[in-house]
Amino acid sequence: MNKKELINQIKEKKSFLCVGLDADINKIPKHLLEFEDPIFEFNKQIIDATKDLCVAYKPNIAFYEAYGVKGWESLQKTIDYIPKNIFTIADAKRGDIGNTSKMYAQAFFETFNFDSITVAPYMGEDSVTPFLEFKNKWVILLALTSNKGADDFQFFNSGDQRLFEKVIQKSQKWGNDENLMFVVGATRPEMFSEIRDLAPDNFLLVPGVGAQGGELSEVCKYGMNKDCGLLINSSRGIIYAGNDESFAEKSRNEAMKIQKEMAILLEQFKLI
Ligand SMILES: O=C(O)c1cc(=O)[nH]c(=O)n1[C@@H]1O[C@H](COP(=O)(O)O)[C@@H](O)[C@H]1O
Repeated sequence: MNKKELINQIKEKKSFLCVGLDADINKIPKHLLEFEDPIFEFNKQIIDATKDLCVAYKPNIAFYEAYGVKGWESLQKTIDYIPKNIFTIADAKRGDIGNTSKMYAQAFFETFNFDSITVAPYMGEDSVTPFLEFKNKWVILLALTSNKGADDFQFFNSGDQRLFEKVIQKSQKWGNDENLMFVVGATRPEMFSEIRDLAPDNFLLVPGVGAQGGELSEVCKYGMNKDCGLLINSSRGIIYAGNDESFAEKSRNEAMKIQKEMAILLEQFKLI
């Protein structure tokens, strides 16, 4: 999917919500365990209940890898089930020496046909660029993450720039706003204006609203750009809103609450 198609979808649906498919067999409603593939059945019902309210789905690959071959099968069925006009993110946080990154890219962009993948920048240019060579596919590079451990390295300053700033600035020489996004956690909304100075046109994937406590309106205040420029992810807050036979309806209600707030914000910022 290209940037224009993503922006059009945001305007049409009045939403920039990404639903995180972090499906955990121990957390899904018990009645689903009778299905042959409970994880896929769970995702299928969540997708059916939310597909008109969100513009992206982000399966977190750890939740599939954990179950071995069966997990990969659930992932394949899930990605095949997601409507083709919805942006897909393989949250895999990969990155390795060039020839290995190329194989990761092939796995997620060709074998699974994801639109994008999250990539860790630690190994530098030759670990990231193999992902950028695929047409209409996106790298979502970790910049400033939502977790407490972000303080350990990401704020390290060896001169005039902190590490996350260096990542954002330097990587824009490798990619552009048509194939490169950044992960910025919702838990530090005050950082968004500085990040926008460095990446005015790139989309930002923003996890950390909902279960991790980030505030949507605060993120938008500092982080929105002329195209909206944000994909706000919520995983547990939406998919585990209910735990009985009406779980999908409860997920829908949660997604709708966020989408309605997003529609108001898009209007306030004169984007629709
Ligand atoms: O890359 C990510 O998606 C990510 C980056 C980050 O800084 N923080 C973060 O929480 N995530 C992911 O975003 C999702 C957040 O899930 P919830 O806290 O349940 O909404 C999980 O899949 C995390 O792995």
